[in-house]
Amino acid sequence: MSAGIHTRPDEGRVGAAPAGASPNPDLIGQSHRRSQAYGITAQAEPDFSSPSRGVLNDALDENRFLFQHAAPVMETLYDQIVNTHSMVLLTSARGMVLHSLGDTDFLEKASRVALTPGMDWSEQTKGTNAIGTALTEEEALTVHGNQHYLNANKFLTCSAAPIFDPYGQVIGALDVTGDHRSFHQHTLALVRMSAQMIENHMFADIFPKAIRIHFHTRSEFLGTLVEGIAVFSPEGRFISANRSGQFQIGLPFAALKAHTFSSLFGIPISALFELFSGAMPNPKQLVLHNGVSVWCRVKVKTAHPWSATRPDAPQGQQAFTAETGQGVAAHAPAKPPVKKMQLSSLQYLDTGDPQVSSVIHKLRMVSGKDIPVMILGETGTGKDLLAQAIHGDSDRSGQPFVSVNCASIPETLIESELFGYEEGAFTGARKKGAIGKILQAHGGTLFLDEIGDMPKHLQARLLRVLQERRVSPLGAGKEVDVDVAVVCATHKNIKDMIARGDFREDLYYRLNGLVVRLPALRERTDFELVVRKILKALCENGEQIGISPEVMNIFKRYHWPGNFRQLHNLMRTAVVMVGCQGVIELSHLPDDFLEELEHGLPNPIPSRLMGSIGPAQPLPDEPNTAPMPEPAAPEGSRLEDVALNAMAQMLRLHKGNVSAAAKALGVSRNTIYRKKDLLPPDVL
Ligand SMILES: Nc1ncnc2c1ncn2[C@@H]1O[C@H](COP(=O)(O)OP(=O)(O)OP(=O)(O)O)[C@@H](O)[C@H]1O
Repeated sequence: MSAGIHTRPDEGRVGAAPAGASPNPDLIGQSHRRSQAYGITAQAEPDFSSPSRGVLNDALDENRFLFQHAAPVMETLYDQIVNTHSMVLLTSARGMVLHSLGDTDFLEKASRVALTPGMDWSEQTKGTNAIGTALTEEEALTVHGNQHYLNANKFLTCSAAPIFDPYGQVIGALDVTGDHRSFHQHTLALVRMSAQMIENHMFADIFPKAIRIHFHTRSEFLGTLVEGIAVFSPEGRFISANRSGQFQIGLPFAALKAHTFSSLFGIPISALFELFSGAMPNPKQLVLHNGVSVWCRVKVKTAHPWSATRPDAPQGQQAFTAETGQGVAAHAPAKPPVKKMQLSSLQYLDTGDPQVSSVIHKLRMVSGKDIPVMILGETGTGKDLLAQAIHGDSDRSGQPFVSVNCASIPETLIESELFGYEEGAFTGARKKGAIGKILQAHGGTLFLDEIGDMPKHLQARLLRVLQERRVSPLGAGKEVDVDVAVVCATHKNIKDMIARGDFREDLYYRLNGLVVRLPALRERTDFELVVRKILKALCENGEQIGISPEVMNIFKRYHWPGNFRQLHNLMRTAVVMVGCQGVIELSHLPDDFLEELEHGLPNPIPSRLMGSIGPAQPLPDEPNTAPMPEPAAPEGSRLEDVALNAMAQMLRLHKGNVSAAAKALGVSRNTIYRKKDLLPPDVL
């Protein structure tokens, strides 16, 4: 520490630093040399003059974010060291004390002021001391006894750790200072952990639209102080990582800035949505770029666009989250009723594709006739949304719509989930029993999603319920009448399953009153209108966002394996990237999508589009049903050329600066370097 605290007469001899006092003895030597160079003399009288209130207030204002997050941690830290005649101090990055807690009794009256807010403990003014030296070296350390530069401070023992903000900058220091006789070798570890805790709290509070991944090589360390945290933008660009995160990834902050989620965690960021879907997803294992396997949890702030993409996302809660430890998901009240979306009416879904129109026509014909509906279609084609629309347009719409995803419930739980159970029905059963999903849907609609994943032994039980319209909860010994409309969906070929003996034929015929198939997105003739509708829905806060003809053309030719879900997610990201006003261009699309484009798509891209990024196509007030003018398309053009052309343009615009061009395009620099040989020589 500094500011010069007088050595007490009986403290003339202070021992050398005890073992473990400082991690690196060289640091002290270097700091002494710096102190000398600052012109400080060891015998200098301490300076107790405090700055004006205005200066302190300005510093507090400037460090409000740090203070807010540090104050509660300081309380906890102080609880641990209480009765050790020590104090806990928080300083700014310049070493000014912002806040202090603790017992100053161990100090003489005059010295106490040195530990009050406003005092300066920077190395430049006070020579070697834990706060000033930790801030200079950006390393946690203890300065003990006569390791202090000023004689006046040699009766102290101080342990300090720098605090880094989520952008990797040192914004302050946390320090425990006490009488040198109270030295405890664990103090430094405590201070270091507390600083880390402050940093983690700051992480949790910042980056409103970011995706936060929490990871550790051992799953039991998730949710603890030592977990790694890394933050990425919705399109996968690295934003920040805490110190444990940097350590586990094996790269310092500065190097991480050039990375993306996929370059570090090996999968595209869009794949996270699938990986962590469900109400309370378990930690999943991913392999880092350095081959280290880590357990991960993911959090997205409520404001994140993905949180609203899932129809089952409870309003105001995180749809794509697994709070570390016992977080929101674990404490969430029983799932609130499904939010009825604007999209969930049959009329809204009828956007002109003849296959879809025919499906909707048939569904209207059977509405209210107690005919079970089976929806077939690839993943993400809107089966769930259609089921909601069937319910929403039926005379049961005022009653519950209960969705059960047979693929996401563990086989052992599916029986109790569906049929419910009585108190004490099995080990682990809740005290008062639980009402099953079938009974929850009483009066309304039961949507059995992924029915192909229903375990065989439960198929018979489900069949009985559907035939007899009665349920018997586990352990109840009695049956309860139930009235539900049944809609089910699958992307599997149930007939094949029946042939293999994996699905009961009698259940199939009970469920397939009306079978409808939703076309894949790539097959739809109303693709462009659908894109514009989604865009309009995404701009519900009044953003004026259009889509460039080039992007629309690429979209039309892409094969969309994830169908609507993929399109929706991609457009949400693009809308976020564009901001409040503008046009979605190639550069607004996520890295992994662009990289996929680089590998070429089956359909040719008109060469006219390769020459320039086309003029903005503003979003019309009402969906524009007129097809976009199709430019003449010479055969043989490849999508890769579009990407190359965009790279060349950006490089020209940025005068050959690869980093700037990569940033503008939303791709990594390596993506451009990999194409170096294919780019015109004048651009690089
Ligand atoms: N016609 C549509 N217009 C706009 N968005 C749609 C449409 N259909 C589906 N979506 C959106 O696409 C996403 C996936 O839809 P949904 O969950 O209904 O698909 P699914 O076929 O049930 O998928 P899975 O088989 O994987 O369960 C949702 O975000 C939904 O809002």
